[in-house]
Amino acid sequence: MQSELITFHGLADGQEHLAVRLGEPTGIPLVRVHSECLTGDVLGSRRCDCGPQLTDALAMIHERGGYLLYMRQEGRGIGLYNKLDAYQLQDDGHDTYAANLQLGRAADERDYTAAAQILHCLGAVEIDLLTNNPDKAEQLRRYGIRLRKVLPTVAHVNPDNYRYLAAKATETRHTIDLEGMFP
Ligand SMILES: Nc1nc2c(ncn2[C@@H]2O[C@H](COP(=O)(O)OP(=O)(O)OP(=O)(O)O)[C@@H](O)[C@H]2O)c(=O)[nH]1
Ligand SMILES: [Zn+2]
Repeated sequence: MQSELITFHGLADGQEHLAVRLGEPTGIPLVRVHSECLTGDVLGSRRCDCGPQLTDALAMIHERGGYLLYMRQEGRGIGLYNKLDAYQLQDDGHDTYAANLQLGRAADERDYTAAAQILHCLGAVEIDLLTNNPDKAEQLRRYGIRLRKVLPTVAHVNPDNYRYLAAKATETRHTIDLEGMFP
């Protein structure tokens, strides 16, 4: 797979976010803004579907030409250790957002200023965005990125991530259709 890894200085949040160019982005690039998930992306955890989503996105972007932005926003911005504490609370019955609140954090602390800065830097100011998350799309628009299309990513549902995906659909309006899936 032909690719280029691109690094940045001076991003708003000072994090080491990475852009991966895949294929030849001629015309309007396909973009995925992927939030770091060590447990899903690296360890293959079935509590979420980040790993398969990442694999899907890499393949789609490579075919079409575009960028994967790998954002260091582990745990929706609360960090890895806090996410693991939140998992503990979820095992005791809290949903994925309520567990954050229980820890004294916001349900989702991600700000996409740095992602927008990266896209401006790459000259990708009009994009097709792969996401089910309306907040991600709205924030990027607010920060000056034109979204020609917002394309849903396939949700990889299993019995272990069903509650997590259901909470995303009902509480934060993610476009995930769980009709007829594990009740
Ligand atoms: N705090 C917390 N973070 C989680 C949990 N499960 C996954 N994450 C993090 O959530 C981020 C992925 O965000 P999601 O809300 O699943 O999906 P999204 O990026 O908003 O939406 P898509 O673009 O459609 O994938 C990653 O940083 C994961 O580490 C959880 O139960 N608690
Ligand atoms: Zn994950």
